[in-house]
Amino acid sequence: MNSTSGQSLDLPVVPQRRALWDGIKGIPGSMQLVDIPRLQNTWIYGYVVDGIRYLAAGAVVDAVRRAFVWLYQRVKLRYSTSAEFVLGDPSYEWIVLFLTENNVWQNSRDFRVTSKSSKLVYGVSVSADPEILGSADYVPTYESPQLFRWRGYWVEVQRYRAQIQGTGGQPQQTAAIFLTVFTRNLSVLSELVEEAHQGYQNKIKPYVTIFLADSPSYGGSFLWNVKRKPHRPIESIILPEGTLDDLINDARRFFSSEPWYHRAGIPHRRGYLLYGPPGTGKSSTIHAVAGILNLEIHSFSLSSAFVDDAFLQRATATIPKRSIVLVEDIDCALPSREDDDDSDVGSPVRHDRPRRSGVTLSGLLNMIDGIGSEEGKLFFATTNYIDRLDPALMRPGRIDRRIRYTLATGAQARGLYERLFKDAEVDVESENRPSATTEEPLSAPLATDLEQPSTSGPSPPLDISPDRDEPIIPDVSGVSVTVPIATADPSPPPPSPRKISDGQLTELAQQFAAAVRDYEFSPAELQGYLLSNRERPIAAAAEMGSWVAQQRTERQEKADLKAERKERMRAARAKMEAARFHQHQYGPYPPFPPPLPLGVLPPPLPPPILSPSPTPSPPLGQGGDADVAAVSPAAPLAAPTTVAPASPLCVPPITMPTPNLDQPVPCIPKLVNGINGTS
Ligand SMILES: Nc1ncnc2c1ncn2[C@@H]1O[C@H](COP(=O)(O)OP(=O)(O)OP(=O)(O)O)[C@@H](O)[C@H]1O
Repeated sequence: MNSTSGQSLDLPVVPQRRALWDGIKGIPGSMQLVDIPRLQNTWIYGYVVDGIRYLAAGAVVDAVRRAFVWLYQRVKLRYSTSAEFVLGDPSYEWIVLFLTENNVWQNSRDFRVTSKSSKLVYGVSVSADPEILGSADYVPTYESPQLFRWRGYWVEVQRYRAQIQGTGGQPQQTAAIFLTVFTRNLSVLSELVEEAHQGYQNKIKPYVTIFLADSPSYGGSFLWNVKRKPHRPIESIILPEGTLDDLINDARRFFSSEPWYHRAGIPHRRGYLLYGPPGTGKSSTIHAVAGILNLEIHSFSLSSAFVDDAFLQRATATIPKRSIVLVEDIDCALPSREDDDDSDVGSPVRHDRPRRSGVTLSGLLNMIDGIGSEEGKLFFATTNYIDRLDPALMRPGRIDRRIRYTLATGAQARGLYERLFKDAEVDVESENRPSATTEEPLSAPLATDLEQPSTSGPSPPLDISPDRDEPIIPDVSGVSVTVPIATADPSPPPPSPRKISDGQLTELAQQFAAAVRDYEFSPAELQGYLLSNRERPIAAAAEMGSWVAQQRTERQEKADLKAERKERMRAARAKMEAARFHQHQYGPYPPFPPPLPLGVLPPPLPPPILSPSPTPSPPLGQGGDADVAAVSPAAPLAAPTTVAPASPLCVPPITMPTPNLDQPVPCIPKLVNGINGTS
C-alpha cells in the first residue's frame, strides 16, 4: 500500500518502483507500460518537478551573475588603469611592501612565509610579540581580490599565477600581482608606483639589497632571489690607507659625470676587478661601497649550472640603473683562451680544469658590453687568480681599475684587533677561561707566571688571590688592568668587568700584531682567531704567539703531505710510462696457441727455470719501490726461450717468439686495476 497518495494500488511500493524502471528501460518485466496519470500521484513525481524548478532558478541566477561580471569587466576596462608586477622583478618587492604598509593584507588569509635574512620586516607581523616569531617573514599573497582606498581612489589588488619566458625560451610559471586603480587618469597609477618605490627605498635605506641570480625552484621562476644585509661600516674594513677612499671617490665621480659620458659617446659604465687571496676583504669592500653609495647589488655566480649566456643576457637586462653588477670568482667558470692554448704545450693543471658553467667567454663579454649593462652601472668582478683571466676580459672599458688585495700586514692586524676590541670589557673570569681554539685548558693560576710574561706561549692566568687588594691582570706586554675587589669577605663576589682604555687597546693591538709576520695570514684568519677570543682581549694578544706557532706547524704538515702526495703521483706516472715503454718495445703479449682438437693432449711444458732472487718480492701493491723494480729486468736468462718470473708482478712463464740474446728480456708488469697491481 502506498500511504502517501491515499489511493490503493495493486502493487506494493518496491515492486512499483521496479515496474517504473523496467518500463522506462523497456525491459520486459511484470509491467510493460508505465501508467503516467497514475504516477502523477506518486512521491517521485514531486521530486522531478521540484528538480526542474531549481534548475531553472539556478540558470537564471547564473545568467544574472555572468551579466554582472560582463558589465563589471566593461566598466573596469573603461574606467580603470591597471599594472602587473611579476615576481622576481624588483618592482614586485616595492608593491608588496606598499600593500603591507597600507594594511591591505588585513583581509588576506594566504601568506608566503620566508625565512628572515635581516632585521627588516618585509611582510606583516602575525604576532603581537615580535620576539616570538622573529625568524619568519609573512608576506600576504593576495590570492583573492582585495579592494582598498588610496588617496580617494578605489584600488583592487589580486595575485595570480603567470607565465614568463624562462631559461632557454621555455615558458615558466611564476606569480604576479595585478593592480587596478578605478580611474581613467593614468598619472594616479604612476604616482602609486612611485610612492611604492620611494617607500621601499626609505625602508631599505639601512640595508644593502642583494639580488642573487637564481634558478627556477619548486615550479616557480625566481630570476632574482632577494637578500638584505645591514650596511657594512666602511671603517670596519682595514685596508692600506687610501684604498677605499679612492674607490668610493672614483665611483662617485662616475655617477656624477653621466652627461660627460653621453657627450663623449662612451657607454656609461665602469668596471672594477678586485683580486687577491681568499679572505682579504674583496666582497666586504663591495658591500661597503654599495651601502655608502646606496646601490643595489645584482650578483651572479657563473659556476651555477643554470647560468648560461642567455640567462646572463636576460638577467642583466632587468638590472635597474644605479646598481652594482657583481660577478664573484670570475675565474671559476671560464678557463681563459690562454689556458686553452696551454693545452697544446701540456700544462697539466690548467688543461685538466673543467668548464663548470654554460657561460662562454663571449657570453660574458657580451654581458659586460651589452645594452643591459650600460646606463650607470658599476661592474665588479672578484678573483683569487688574476693570471687565469683572459686579457679580453680585462681590457679598459670592461675593467677600468684593478685593486689588489694582499694577506694582512702588521698595520692591518693592529687595525683588526682595535676594531674588534674597541670598547671591550675585561672580565677576569673570561680571561682565565681557556681559549676556544686551545684544546687543553690552561693550567691553574700561578703567581710565578706573572713575573715572566711571554709573548709566544699561552697567556699567564690572572692572579685573583685574596691577599691582594686588587687582582692584577698579568702584564704580558706592559699592559695591566686592575679590577677592584672587596677584601673583607672570604668569598668575594666576582669583580665586575672593566672597559679597556684607549691606551691599553693600542698596546694590546701592538702586542698582537708583533706576533705575526707581514703577509702571512689573511685578515679573515686573524678575525677568526680574534672572534674565538672575543671575551678575552688580553689573553687573545698574549696567546697570539702560540696560535701562530700552531698555524705554522699545521701549514708545514699540510705542505709535507702535499709534497708527499705529489711525489707519489710522480712515481706512479713514471711507472706507467715505463710500462708503456716496454709494451711499445716488445709488443703485446704473444697470442695464445690455437685450441687443440678434441681428444689430443697438450705436450708437457718444460719445467720453468727459476732465477735465484736475493730478496723476496713484496706482495702486490705494497712496496712502492719493489713495484717499480718489477718493471726492470730481473735476472739473466738461463734458457733462451723462457722468461722466469722475478716478482709476483710478472706474468707466468711464457715462450717468447724471438728471443734476443743480446739483451736481457724484462718482465712485463701485470697491470690490474691500476698501476701497481692493487685491486
Ligand atoms: N681587510 C679586511 N678588513 C676587515 N675585515 C676583513 C678584511 N678582509 C677580510 N675580512 C673579514 O673576513 C671575512 C671574509 O672577507 P671577504 O668575504 O670580504 O673576503 P674575500 O676576499 O671576498 O674572500 P673570497 O675571495 O674567499 O671571497 C669577512 O668576515 C670580513 O669581515
